[in-house]
Amino acid sequence: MALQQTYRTSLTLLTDLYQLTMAYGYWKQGMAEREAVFHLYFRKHPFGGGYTVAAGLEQAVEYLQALKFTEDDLAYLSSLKGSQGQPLFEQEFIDYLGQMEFSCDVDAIPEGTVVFPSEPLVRVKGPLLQAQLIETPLLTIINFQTLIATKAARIKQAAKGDTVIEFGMRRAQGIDGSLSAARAAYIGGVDATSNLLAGQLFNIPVKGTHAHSWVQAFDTEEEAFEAYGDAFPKDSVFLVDTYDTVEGVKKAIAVARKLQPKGFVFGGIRLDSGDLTYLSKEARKLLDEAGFHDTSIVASNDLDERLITHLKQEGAKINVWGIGTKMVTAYDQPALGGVYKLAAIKNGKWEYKIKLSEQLAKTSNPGILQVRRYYNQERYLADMIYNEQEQLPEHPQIVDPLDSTRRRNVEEDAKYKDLLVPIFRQGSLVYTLPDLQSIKKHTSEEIAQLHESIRRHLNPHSYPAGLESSLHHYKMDLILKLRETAQ
Ligand SMILES: Nc1ncnc2c1ncn2[C@@H]1O[C@H](COP(=O)(O)OP(=O)(O)OP(=O)(O)O)[C@@H](O)[C@H]1O
Ligand SMILES: O=P(O)(O)OC[C@H]1O[C@H](OP(=O)(O)OP(=O)(O)O)[C@H](O)[C@@H]1O
Ligand SMILES: O=C(O)c1cccnc1
Repeated sequence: MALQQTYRTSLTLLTDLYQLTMAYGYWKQGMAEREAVFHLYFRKHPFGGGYTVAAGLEQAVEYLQALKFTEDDLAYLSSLKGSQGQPLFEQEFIDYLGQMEFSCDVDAIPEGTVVFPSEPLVRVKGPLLQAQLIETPLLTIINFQTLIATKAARIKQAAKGDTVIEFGMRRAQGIDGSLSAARAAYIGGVDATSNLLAGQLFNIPVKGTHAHSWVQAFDTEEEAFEAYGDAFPKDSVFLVDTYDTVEGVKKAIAVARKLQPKGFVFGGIRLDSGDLTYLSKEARKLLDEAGFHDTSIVASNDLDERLITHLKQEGAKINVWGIGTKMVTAYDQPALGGVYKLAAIKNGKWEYKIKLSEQLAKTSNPGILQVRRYYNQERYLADMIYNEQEQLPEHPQIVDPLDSTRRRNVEEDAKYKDLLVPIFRQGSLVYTLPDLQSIKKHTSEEIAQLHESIRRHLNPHSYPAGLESSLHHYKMDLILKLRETAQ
């Protein structure tokens, strides 16, 4: 199918078949419109880190705003057959879907906010059929962008204020992989992308150098540099490693000198192979000796936060980092593993639900949950997940989800804010989506609120985030009850 068709069609069927078979079942049982609550959350920080950056809400909002079964969608669903060749869904159900209007309440943590395991990033409350149907697309969107925003934040942190450019499109997981990654990487802290469509769609600054093929297309490196310098006298970065890096730097300098009288500004050189520490030091020496103190040294070649940290420790003279594969594919952890779990259903009154697991850490949390973040003037102190429906004690206690004997009293004078904010009310958007620049700024302000022991990459401390103690007790009682009845 043509790309345009794939990407411009309705995305309502961008969900798993089982969401539709459950929807049909609920409809047949008369349960389709029973009110339910689901939470989207993850269980473990990616990359062994101490924090995660929420991202993807804007695309989730766009998806939900457009949630409507088109004539084509309905025709496709009508065409689906069961194993005996019988229609999978009856026509009356297809008609029901045809007139369905999204009517859920959605609350979410704004993009760029630092988040912790078990905290609902998104809370959906509404008709069971609808709230269930949107599980998979919400996870697709939020899991990936949150993962990449977190990776990018780590890379930007390792670069310690240097410019970072995202170069990953060619190695990304497909077309949307490249676009979503460019957006999320920008939220995480990257300064620019080489991906023009991402630049156009999301208003991200675009930047780039040139490829080896440019140099190969000329008889000599000098000719290649001169031609590029002619075309871009104010914005040239020469890739110097096509044949011999140190010789390449010398030739780049010679060309820059030659072009200088014509107003040429020597923007930079790029290193893309070899020992980047040694070569950047050599290059810096040569550039400085020639008086090009402001000329940047760009490096690329399978870099990530670990290599950047290592190269900096070695004293590499690199001040711009081009990062592709390892960032946009989240190479060392290619999925976040966020989940979407039913937490409450209305049967006259609210009934709270959990999904049991052998591991306590994997058992979901019951209730209609909110996240309260406590902070003082210096930093974030602790997060507390609590049931919004229940009265909070005057002095709430936070229970460590992995060790319930560890409890934390909230400081008397700590300020607090609730992280989940209203996004949709009865299907109508009530949230003003911030622009991407504001989200990016929010990310860096958020990370700055974390103690450095939580920010560090090697064996970070755990930020205190847990359940409010009465919610913890309720959960434990529910687990015991369910274990008894399951026997
Ligand atoms: N000083 C360094 N210390 C550790 N790793 C480095 C250093 N300099 C470069 N690297 C990394 O080592 C890896 C191998 O780089 P190298 O250029 O030697 O091989 P390559 O990428 O296979 O070469 P080419 O790009 O020419 O095919 C890359 O990930 C690069 O970023
Ligand atoms: O290494 P990454 O972090 O993935 O960054 C992107 C890579 O893409 C380019 O290489 P490629 O070999 O595709 O083309 P080139 O000829 O321009 O080097 C570029 O030179 C980088 O090395
Ligand atoms: O502009 C660049 O230097 C660039 C763009 C994409 C991939 N690698 C490098």
